[in-house]
Amino acid sequence: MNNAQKVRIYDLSKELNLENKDILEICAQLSITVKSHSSTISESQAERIKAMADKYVANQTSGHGSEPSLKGERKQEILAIHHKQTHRRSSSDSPNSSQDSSPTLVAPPRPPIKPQAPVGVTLSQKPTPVIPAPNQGVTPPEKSQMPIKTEQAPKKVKEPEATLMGAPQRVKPTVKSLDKSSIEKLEVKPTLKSEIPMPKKPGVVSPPSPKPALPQPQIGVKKQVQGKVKPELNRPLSPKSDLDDIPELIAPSVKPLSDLTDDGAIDEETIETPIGEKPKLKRPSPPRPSSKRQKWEEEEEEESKAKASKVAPKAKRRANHLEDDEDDLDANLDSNPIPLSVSLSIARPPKPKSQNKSPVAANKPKKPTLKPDGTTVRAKSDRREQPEVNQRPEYIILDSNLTVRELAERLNIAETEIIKSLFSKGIAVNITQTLDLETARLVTEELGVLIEVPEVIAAATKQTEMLDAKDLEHLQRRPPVVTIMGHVDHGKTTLLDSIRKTKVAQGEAGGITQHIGAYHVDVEHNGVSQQIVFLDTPGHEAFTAMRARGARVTDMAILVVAADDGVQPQTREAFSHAKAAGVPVVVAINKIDKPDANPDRIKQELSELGLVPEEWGGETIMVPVSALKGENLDTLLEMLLLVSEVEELVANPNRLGKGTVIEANLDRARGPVATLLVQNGTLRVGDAIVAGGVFGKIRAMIDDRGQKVEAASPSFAVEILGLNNVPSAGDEFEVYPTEKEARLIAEKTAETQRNSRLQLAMSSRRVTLTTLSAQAQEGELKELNLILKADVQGSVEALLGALTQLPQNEVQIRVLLAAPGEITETDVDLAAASGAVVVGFNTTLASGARASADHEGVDIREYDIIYKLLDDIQGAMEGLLEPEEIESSLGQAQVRAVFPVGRGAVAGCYVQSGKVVRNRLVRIRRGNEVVYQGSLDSLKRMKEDSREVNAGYECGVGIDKFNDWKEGDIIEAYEMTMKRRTLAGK
Ligand SMILES: Nc1nc2c(ncn2[C@@H]2O[C@H](COP(=O)(O)OP(=O)(O)OP(=O)(O)O)[C@@H](O)[C@H]2O)c(=O)[nH]1
Repeated sequence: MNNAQKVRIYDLSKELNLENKDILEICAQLSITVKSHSSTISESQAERIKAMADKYVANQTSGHGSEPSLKGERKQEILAIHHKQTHRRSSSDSPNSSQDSSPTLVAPPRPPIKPQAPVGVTLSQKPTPVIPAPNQGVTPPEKSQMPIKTEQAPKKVKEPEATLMGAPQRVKPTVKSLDKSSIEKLEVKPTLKSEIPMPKKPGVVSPPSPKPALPQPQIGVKKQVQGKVKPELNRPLSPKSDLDDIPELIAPSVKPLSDLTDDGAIDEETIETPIGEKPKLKRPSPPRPSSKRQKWEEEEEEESKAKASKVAPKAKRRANHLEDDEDDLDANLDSNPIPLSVSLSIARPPKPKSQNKSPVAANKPKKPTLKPDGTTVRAKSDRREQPEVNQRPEYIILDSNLTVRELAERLNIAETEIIKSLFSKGIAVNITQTLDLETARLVTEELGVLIEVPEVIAAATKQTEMLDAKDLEHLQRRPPVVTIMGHVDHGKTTLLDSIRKTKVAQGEAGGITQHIGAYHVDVEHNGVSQQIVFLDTPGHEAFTAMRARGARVTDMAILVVAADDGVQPQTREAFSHAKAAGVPVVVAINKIDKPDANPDRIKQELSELGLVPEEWGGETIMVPVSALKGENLDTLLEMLLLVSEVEELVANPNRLGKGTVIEANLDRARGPVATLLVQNGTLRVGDAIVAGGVFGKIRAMIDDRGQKVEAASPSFAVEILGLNNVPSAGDEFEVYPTEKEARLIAEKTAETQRNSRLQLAMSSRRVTLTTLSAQAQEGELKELNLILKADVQGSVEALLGALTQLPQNEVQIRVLLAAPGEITETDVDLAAASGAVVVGFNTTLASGARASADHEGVDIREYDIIYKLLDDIQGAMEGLLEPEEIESSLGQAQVRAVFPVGRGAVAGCYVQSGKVVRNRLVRIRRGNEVVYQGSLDSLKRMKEDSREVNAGYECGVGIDKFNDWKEGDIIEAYEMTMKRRTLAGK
């Protein structure tokens, strides 16, 4: 990362304890051009902003610092719903309902939403700055904050003066996340710990301390770290002069526990900042969920606490777990558009089994086995791996494609570990092979190492990334986009169908058969009709990659678990996808109508995953349903709306549309068809649109109910016609003011994609050439390079799944590109550059592709039956195998007489069967012994040279190197033929 000169708006906002939008506003005032909170600015600009922040905050505090009405009204609503739901649940589910109900009634909105919802702003993430009076003791922030928030609504900044008037109260400063390297540079003397009063609970506002030991230890860790100003940390700062002199010290920023305690120096609990000096820039806020390292640190802290004390509530751990930033980063990777998205990795979609391995489990040393003599012995691999586990880094930075060797160096493991790991996933690589980010991520995650992707915004912010600074003024609530995930056969499809049937008005049912990959339902909630948009993602294993994408554009996930089956591999996998995308999960315990349904067992199993039901003190909403019978679906939908309200899902409908392609295909009659999920703005017929490298003018739009529509607002999905080619699912789209602009942007993107494909192809070819020796070691591994084009993404993924099933121990399939759409000249270029075969399934050739293929000598094969395609691929793979030599018998002759000729002899023979042929091989047997084997050099029939003599005839046979003929010898004539080997025969 290049953080030396650049400051990210996002980080600056944290440092100043302001919201991104505040910083963006300041930027606007200072004429600093930034696009979003992810934009970076120079340090000097940052300094200007900091200087301005004071003024800005003061303005906000005095004038317009009120919360948008959205939050205020929402809270009341949620309180009511929560009350209702909790009451319902407590009376039905909980055996201790009477006991449970009273606290529930006064409780603020459910806490589970907080940890599960790093995307939006949850209620608990914005605690009111009101601090309990000393005699109230320690109050969990959620409980005290929620009900008061509406009245207070001090959005921009807390009113420190008011608070100070009452009592010398303290506010815990925001715990800031730190750059790891910076943390290492920071040295904090332990003395600080004893000097500063400390509250006992993190995240809890402490009662005022009668006398602060330090006047104002506001520690601008970030700046100090960079400047290595260790002495300042120890030096008691005089409240005014020091702080005024050192602007960096203004923003309270405290090193997190997990890191600082490494030095044995200080922990977050030890630093408290009494309100007093320079309060304006301070706005006490809980840790921001999207702060990457902070979340890691919190998780570490939480885990270490949990380890130390088993009594720590699981729910707490879960909270941090859900905020797990590893996962943000994980999905981050997803959100990073890799032009050649299928190269190497998507060729073999991640198998659930690999996903299931928890990083912890992967790192966990296996139990030593007890030998009969009582000594313990570790498995071989343990012995080998154990030291490596210890040396593995906590996280690595993945910023671009890298070779196996480079990845091994970063992970501090042997290259063979990576090769083995990928091999187990069906991806054969060698040491110098370049891995794309996705593949590198697979390996890294399996090892339990966190990934940081610099310059890429966390996936959780993907939706907010869709918002620009200028949208902030016009935000309106949008419906939640929900994905249904879960194990095969647990009832995802049935649940979707059931919801759809019951919730789509009868009049519109005609469109029910319309499949566009997403649909919306209308739900009556609090007397108002609201919408929920469901993404219809396939459930089969082959579609894992698509599911992962599904999670990226969703606001929340329903995790379906069959009550009679329990948590299964894909349940875990689905959960990790949701976690990775930072979306909250609502569990639907399905099939409760079945006699062997055991919801409690399911809850138990889910708890082990970290999903603890609310009624057990956890934070996960679990709704028992029967998708088949339509039972309890209303509750499920209501819960989704409840969570969505807390998520605060907003967009600006008054701008040009922007969003993500969720499905695309080539319709023979209608041309390229794409289903787009609008995530911001409004999409209209006639818009000039760019999606990935394709563009077009929207000719028509059809919604999920089969109706032609003129416009689609945020969160809605529509099928559009008018693109010039088929985009890829997962591509982002955007509308441009003119068609010309759209064309230019698309062409530029297409060019970039084409270049990176070629680059990758070339690099992979180089790799093949330069790694001959490595291949020899691997047993002469051969490769069949393929470029796969199909009608729809679903077919592509199904094909990729099927290809992985082909035996690849001798010939490895490498899919350089797999995408829906026509076979284009670009594909041919790529094939030519990489020696690949282009395989088209249910698709056509774009104009010029055939001519180009003929010119380049590229083999294009077109199929419309999957089995035929697979047969041919298998055949091609077999063609690459060394042929086998097979002996086939030609015939047999018997020596009846021996005639001396010169210094040698010829045999007078009778052909008993088949034929004998000149210049073919013969074997001469005498009894059981083979006395000669070689070529038959001369063959005569009736003294005439003959090429072959058939059965029933006599002939003379001469062999240059063999004269020792005996009557009765048998001549076996045969030939060796080369036979193509089949992989199946291996
Ligand atoms: N008894 C009962 N059966 C159900 C229920 N929900 C689904 N099923 C049955 O479970 C089977 C699988 O349901 P699907 O909806 O196809 O499951 P799925 O998770 O979509 O499966 P994949 O698409 O293969 O991943 C079907 O036979 C359904 O009829 C339910 O609530 N009760």
